[in-house]
Amino acid sequence: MHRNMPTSPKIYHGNSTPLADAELAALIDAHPKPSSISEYSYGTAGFRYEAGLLPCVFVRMGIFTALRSASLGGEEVGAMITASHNAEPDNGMKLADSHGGMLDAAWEEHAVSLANAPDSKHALALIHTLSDYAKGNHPDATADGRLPKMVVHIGRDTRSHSPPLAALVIRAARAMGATVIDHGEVSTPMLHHFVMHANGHLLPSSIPQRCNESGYYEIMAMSYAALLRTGTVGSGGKRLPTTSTLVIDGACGIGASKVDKFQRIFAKLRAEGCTTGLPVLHTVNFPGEGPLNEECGAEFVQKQQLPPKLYSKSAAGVSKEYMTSFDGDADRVVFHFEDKSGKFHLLDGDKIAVLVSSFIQDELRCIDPDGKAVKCGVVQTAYANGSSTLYLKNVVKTNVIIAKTGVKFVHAAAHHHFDVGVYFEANGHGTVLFGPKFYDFIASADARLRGTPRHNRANIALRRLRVLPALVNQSVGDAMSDMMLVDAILFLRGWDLSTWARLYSDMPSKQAKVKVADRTVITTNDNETAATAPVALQIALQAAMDAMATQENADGGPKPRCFVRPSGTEDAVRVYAEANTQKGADSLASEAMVLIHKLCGGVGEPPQPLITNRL
Ligand SMILES: CC(=O)N[C@H]1[C@@H](OP(=O)(O)O)O[C@H](CO)[C@@H](O)[C@@H]1O
Ligand SMILES: [Mg+2]
Repeated sequence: MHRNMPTSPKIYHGNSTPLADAELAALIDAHPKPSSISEYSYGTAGFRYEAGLLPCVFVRMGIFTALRSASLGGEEVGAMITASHNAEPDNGMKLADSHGGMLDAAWEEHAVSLANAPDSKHALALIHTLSDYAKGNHPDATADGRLPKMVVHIGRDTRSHSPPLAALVIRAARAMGATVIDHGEVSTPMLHHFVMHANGHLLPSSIPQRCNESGYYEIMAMSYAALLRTGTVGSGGKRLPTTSTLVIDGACGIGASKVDKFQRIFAKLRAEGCTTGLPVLHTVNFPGEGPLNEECGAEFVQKQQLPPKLYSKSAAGVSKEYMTSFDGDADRVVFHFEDKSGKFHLLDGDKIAVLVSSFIQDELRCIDPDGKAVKCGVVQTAYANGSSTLYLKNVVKTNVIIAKTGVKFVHAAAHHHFDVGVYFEANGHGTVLFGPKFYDFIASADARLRGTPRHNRANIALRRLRVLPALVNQSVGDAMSDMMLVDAILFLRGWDLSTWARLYSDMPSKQAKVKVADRTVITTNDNETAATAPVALQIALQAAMDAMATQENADGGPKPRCFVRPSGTEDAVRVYAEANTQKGADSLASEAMVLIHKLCGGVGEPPQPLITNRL
């Protein structure tokens, strides 16, 4: 099939007679819990382990997703098979609830219990409890004692072990009687989008319901083109030469194959005369051209603060003025460029949050100058650069909340606290959530502005704001959608990456990882800015931060900061440090690594001091 053609999902109907307990037990027992696993954990973003350790979880999660769908009276749910930014040998599963977002917290606990049931007997007991709950919740559908309708969407990334793992999920969900819609290779946000759109009654009415791959592209491309078209007044509809070609590093993963499909759609738009602002997309680092996520992609670029390696032949001589990197499952995006002197500049999730939130606020103010009708705000995590938080509070003048690391926390906070909630993790995962008050605001502005000249500024703002919920993935962060949003804002502002980068300067920072025997010995406070155990660790970290503050003596500037936390996706303890100089950040991070190694059961030799060599 042509590389640019969208694919159609395969539908597997559930077993007409769901498996009896004995057969279900046999299916579970055929995939026992490996002896090296004491307890599977759901982590920051689902189950994530070396692929060989996962069949046990995947069979049980096939059963679990069917039960989750049943408990919601047949609303459709999803399972994405991916280990995102992790190395190729790892895999994992992210579960999508029927609204397309993260799995409900109580059901996350049920998922963990089922994954860890010591044997099929205990697993079956849990399965019975959950099916009784589902039947009890929807008595109408179960007059014959069966579970209500169940539908499970699945998708997978490009890892070689993803198809056999997907097959296990399909088999187990069908064994429960669920219909499985297998979308094949898709990005994580696409799978979440399909689930959100499959449950049309949960979708905001302004977003057209499209639950397949071509519908996903169509919605995004049309709203992107509509947003670009509003630029004919401000910037005269011309792109800056420095942003005419956008080079996309797909991390040698699924995002490269998917974003490349926009070539076809853009060609169609051009043929229809919709040319305003459309850039040329040049995708590099396709699956198979290099190792997944290795020395390329958003995780590498953001954590190492280095440009990606370009594996593709087509990358020879490519311009590095306007570049973006996705991660392995295309739910993160960061931008970067090389300036005239060859220096590398990173525009991370914090910079995206600043760009997007200030754009939306400016547009809202064109209609509502007091800025009172809709409450806007940004959710960040402890990893947000201190300069970005100051800029958001002091210059953008928006509300800022610091939540725990992980989409489930930042998404929930954005949803809960704001009518327009922008959330971005520094690593580039983020989106903008629009609540009911935003839609009411748009409806009343629409009524008020009807009949006013099309080029009236408030009218332009209305047209811009109206397309955002369709362009911006409402279920999770989406590299493709965020890339188009950022590109459109840059176009409308008449900016390139250097203008955007100059909004504020990041505090120099350093991130690192330390291996310990058991990373759960480290616990943290609510927003993860301080360790609560081991107690001696936080005392020593504080002393190191105080000493650095005295040494740097930066009057009135942000104070050096350092925190550590166990990763929820990798077997390591993460270290973050920022200071007023790179040397200071490196030294603080190095000190924290040595402390972790000493106080928390470090594995191997004590870590060596870190030295950042900038390009
Ligand atoms: C410092 C960092 O980037 N942490 C990432 C990473 O989680 P950890 O728990 O830190 O491994 O992966 C998560 C899933 O992609 C993402 O939500 C989070 O922000
Ligand atoms: Mg990811």
